[in-house]
Amino acid sequence: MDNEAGAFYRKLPKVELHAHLNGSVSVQTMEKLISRKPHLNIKHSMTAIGKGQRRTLDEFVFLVFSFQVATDVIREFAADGVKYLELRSTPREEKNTGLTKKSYVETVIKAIQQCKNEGLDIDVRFLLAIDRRNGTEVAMETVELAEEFMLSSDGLVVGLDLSGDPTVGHGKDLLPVLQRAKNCGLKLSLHLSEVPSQLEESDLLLNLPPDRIGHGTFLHPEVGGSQSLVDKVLKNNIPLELCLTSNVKGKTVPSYSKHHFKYWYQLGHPSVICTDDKGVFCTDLSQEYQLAATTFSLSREAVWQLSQQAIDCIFGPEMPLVLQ
Ligand SMILES: CC(C)=CCNc1ncnc2c1ncn2[C@@H]1O[C@H](COP(=O)(O)O)[C@@H](O)[C@H]1O
Ligand SMILES: [Zn+2]
Repeated sequence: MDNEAGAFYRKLPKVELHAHLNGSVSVQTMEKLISRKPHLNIKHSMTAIGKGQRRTLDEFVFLVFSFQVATDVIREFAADGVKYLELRSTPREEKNTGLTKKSYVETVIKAIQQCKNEGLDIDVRFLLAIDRRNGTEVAMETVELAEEFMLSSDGLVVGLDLSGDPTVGHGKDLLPVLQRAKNCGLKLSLHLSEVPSQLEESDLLLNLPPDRIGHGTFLHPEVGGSQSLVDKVLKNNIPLELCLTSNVKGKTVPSYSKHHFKYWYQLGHPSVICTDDKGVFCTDLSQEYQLAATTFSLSREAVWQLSQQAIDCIFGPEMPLVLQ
């Protein structure tokens, strides 16, 4: 990667809208925790570290050190030239330590505030994540928690994410929960058609409609989706969060050049480049922009426009956020 180009992408002011907190933890942060907390034997509780291999922080360690982890992740995004960041994370609890879902959310909020107080040049918001593996009841609890924090977090909690193993559960069971969230003013970003053969689920969820779509890999007809799904996305002008490396390494798209970014970008549809899990996939947002540019022959002017247009897709309040 040549240095002049690398510097351009790093300096490019960027907006990150799709970042799972746990999956964004870098190897550096893990190593820091390992060296500072040798008694925890963190190494043994991790799955294989390596390029593209699954590598997330052990749940317990993640929970206990969530403040440190969240501040590190935010600092790394800021150092990469991200000016506005929406982090998402699944509220979790640990009965033995007395950590509750509420205190977990409070911890992430404190980390965001701490970074603000340090004067970091990054505006951070938070989406609470519904893990589809956990069923409807837990999803409803998450919505209630999000509602509560939307009103009490000074605008930091702005919405909900639906994620988790896409092959587990059916979106139709979550419709009433998501509808309720929408009615109370929470913004919705839903992982949609991340894997093939989810036409019915995607169709149902698109009727809400969500405010943004994560991945949407299999929405269009060329890959087994349908024109009517595409039309719904276009009619409602729902932005897509597109994560190139995540999809290539996760093997849902065969190569960078076959990524559906091309399809949506050519339609002139709002397409936002994101990282998904920068730690797991060993990437950062600068690199993702550079990959998009080199793969799809985007001029620097086009890259600049791409990052500017992402501002229109943020869930935070409208603000004079001009990237410069
Ligand atoms: C193979 C792979 C990682 C694919 C990336 N695509 C994903 N699809 C659906 N949910 C995801 C994905 N990446 C992360 N997540 C969700 O984010 C969680 C980690 O962040 P957190 O614990 O919510 O703070 C995971 O447990 C999972 O629920
Ligand atoms: Zn994701």
